[in-house]
Amino acid sequence: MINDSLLKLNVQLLREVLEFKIPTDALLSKFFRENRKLQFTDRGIIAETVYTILRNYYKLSTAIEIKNTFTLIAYVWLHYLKTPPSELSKLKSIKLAVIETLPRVNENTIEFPEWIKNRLSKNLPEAEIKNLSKAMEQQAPLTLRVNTLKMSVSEVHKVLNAEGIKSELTKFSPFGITLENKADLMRNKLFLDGAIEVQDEASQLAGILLEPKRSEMVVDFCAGSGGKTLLFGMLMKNTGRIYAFDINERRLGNLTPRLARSGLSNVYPQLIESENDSKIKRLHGKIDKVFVDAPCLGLGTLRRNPDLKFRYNEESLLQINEQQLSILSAASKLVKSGGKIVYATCSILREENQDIVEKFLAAESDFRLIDIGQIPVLEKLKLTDSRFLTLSPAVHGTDGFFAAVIEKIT
Ligand SMILES: C[S@@+](CC[C@H](N)C(=O)[O-])C[C@H]1O[C@@H](n2cnc3c(N)ncnc32)[C@H](O)[C@@H]1O
Repeated sequence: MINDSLLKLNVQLLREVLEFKIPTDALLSKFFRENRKLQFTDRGIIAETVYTILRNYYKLSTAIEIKNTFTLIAYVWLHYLKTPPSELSKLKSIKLAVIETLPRVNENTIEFPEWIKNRLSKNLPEAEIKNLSKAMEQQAPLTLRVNTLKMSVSEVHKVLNAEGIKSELTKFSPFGITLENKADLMRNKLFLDGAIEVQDEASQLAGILLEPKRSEMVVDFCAGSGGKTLLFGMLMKNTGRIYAFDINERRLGNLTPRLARSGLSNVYPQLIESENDSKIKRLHGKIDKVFVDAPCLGLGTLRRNPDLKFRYNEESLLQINEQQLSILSAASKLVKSGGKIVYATCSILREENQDIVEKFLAAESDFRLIDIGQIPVLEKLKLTDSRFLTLSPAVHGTDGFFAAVIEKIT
């Protein structure tokens, strides 16, 4: 419920968020742990306020000084969360009359910092940048991937419906289901039985690009918590072998319970020190398919993590570009002749995507880019350039995502 103490708590959190030292989702979890007594609805108001401010930061700056956090929050409560003025007038820490006389925001403001806007404008017309910015201001839907080794998509859809969880099948992915509203599924039987996993449709589509087959040897080079590893395991019908590499022990550790739920027994997680870890050498030239879900600035996920655009700069881009190329080169040593690599990121910057693939190909004459226009599932996407999978919230309603398929010729 809106009152002065909720406003003060919200201000306290917002000030920390706006330092951009710690990811907002981590700060929010910590804040709620420290304020256990906060009611569910109050938590909702606090989270929505913070995310609304991050998503509309530049717009809000056209009407208010962001550092005036009390005024800013009251303004957001009035105009975005649609709190009735009669409720706001009860607050002692703000003057409603002042909030009401503040100008309205300029709705056409682009919600990217200058350096991102400049980078994007090298390859995109202004109208497309505006559409992208608008699309990134929306909340991302919650999308599930059905584990078809356990249940069919239509069976899961029916169960969700019967439970009153409204959902629809994804437009492009053959095993995706999008929920109409957010729902906590962590204790749902479908989830506990491994019949569903949370995974954005863009990730599902990028995973499909690898086309892993029964009995193949596959490496998921940057497996993280294994979102795509699990998808590959399912596509391979729990046959063959998938090595899931990552340098982050905690993330790779999260794969263990997911594997147990999925019922897969063809996955071998392997913690590595770096992309050049000597443990990997024994697999050189032996792998059919390698997926490189490279670390990136994550700007394709701004709907979920709007703070990312404030936490990075040109320098971060240059650093990540070095890592991306180094990881792709190391991963390429694993594939055998005729084998495939998929290089993917959840970024919308050409510098992390096409440019990395092109630099790699310029240095490695044994590899070539494969056209992806013929992959049946992807035909519906109507890609403008069939050499690259480029997904956008503005066009496809998915996270922003990039992927390219590279083949080892000899
Ligand atoms: C985009 S995330 C992967 C997400 C995961 N594939 C999924 O689908 O859920 C990138 C991952 O790369 C890992 N990473 C960073 N540097 C790496 C390296 N040199 N070698 C292997 N993995 C690395 C990070 O720890 C992170 O988990």
